[in-house]
Amino acid sequence: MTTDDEGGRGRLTGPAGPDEEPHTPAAPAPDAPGPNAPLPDAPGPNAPVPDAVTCRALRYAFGETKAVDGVDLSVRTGEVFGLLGPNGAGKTTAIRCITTLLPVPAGMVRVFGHDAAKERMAVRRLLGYVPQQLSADAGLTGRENVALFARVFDVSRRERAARVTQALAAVGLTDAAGRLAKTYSGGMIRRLELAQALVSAPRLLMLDEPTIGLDPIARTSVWEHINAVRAATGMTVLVTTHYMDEADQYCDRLALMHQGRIRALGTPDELRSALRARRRATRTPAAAHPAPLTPGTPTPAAAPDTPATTAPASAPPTTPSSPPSAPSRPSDTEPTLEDVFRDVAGSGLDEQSGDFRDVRSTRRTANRVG
Ligand SMILES: Nc1ncnc2c1ncn2[C@@H]1O[C@H](COP(=O)(O)OP(=O)(O)OP(=O)(O)O)[C@@H](O)[C@H]1O
Repeated sequence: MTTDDEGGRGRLTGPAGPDEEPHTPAAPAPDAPGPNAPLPDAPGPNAPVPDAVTCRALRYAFGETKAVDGVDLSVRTGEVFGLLGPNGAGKTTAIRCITTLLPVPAGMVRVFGHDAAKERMAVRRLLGYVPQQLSADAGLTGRENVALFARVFDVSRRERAARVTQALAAVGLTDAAGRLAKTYSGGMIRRLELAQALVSAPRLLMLDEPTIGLDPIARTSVWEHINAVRAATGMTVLVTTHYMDEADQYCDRLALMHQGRIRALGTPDELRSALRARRRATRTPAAAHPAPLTPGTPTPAAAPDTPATTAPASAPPTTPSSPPSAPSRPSDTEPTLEDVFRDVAGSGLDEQSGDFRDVRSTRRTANRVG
């Protein structure tokens, strides 16, 4: 992730960048619910609930750099979906296409059925976005920061004060609401930004690295508040993260992204058990010398609901002819998500992940909240 001076990657409510249409505040929803109110009823008992997000063959390039290179994924309504990947994987670019901050030059993106290329304002009204870069104003109090977002999002004047109070309470900042944001800790700033995004009662909350640079206690606190709001509202959450432990603990489903592509998709348990199966397969006599990882081969671990997505597969699946009897070795232990990532992303992950721009931007973000 980078800051605004590096390619117009501004916040959803901020000034339009070179690739953005000017942001007209969303039309007021006269009876819009507060951040903790239940979501409006579905159209009818038998009406299909559209997925919160659908991407099909999404591509985005910065010049020669294919930041997003054919992404297919569906985020189901009500789930916490994690987009996991190293620096430069393409997570932020994909998120920004979904938020409409970047155009969709190739492929298709829908948010609750609305086409992000053709119905940008309809999409923006449905989502709250917390970018990596600072979106709170240090010179304003917590309450003023959230009130500013309420105005930008056209929360009706009648409702504004109550909504701001609710949003601050939802993130545990009631007592600190009158203090200037510059006196907040990193964790409090992140929670303030969460309140800013929640004040418009979004159906989809998108968070780009919400806990980067925070200490473990602040990280837990941010997640607890996200989960509490989700439990109260049924809101869908799409989050990007580098942290495998957080992804494992807090996300219902994950997409593992590397070099612009989704390499695997599923629940944390599904991803781990698929790796266990691949490891078992490679321990058969026929696979004593497993084939090298081959990019582009579909694998059972790869995105069960995204058939077009491919992932580097290890050896072709075979049926074990005898029970494994090899002595304990690292691959016999319960695989972690990091093991899964290394398996599907292939060797050289560390060397291939992120260039100078990506590392610099991550450090900047960490510094500003640290
Ligand atoms: N404005 C830009 N101009 C040129 N290249 C860019 C720009 N923004 C991103 N990129 C490149 O696009 C690729 C994907 O970057 P992106 O920020 O989407 O990845 P990411 O997974 O979000 O990384 P991070 O975790 O560091 O935020 C990287 O190679 C990055 O250097």
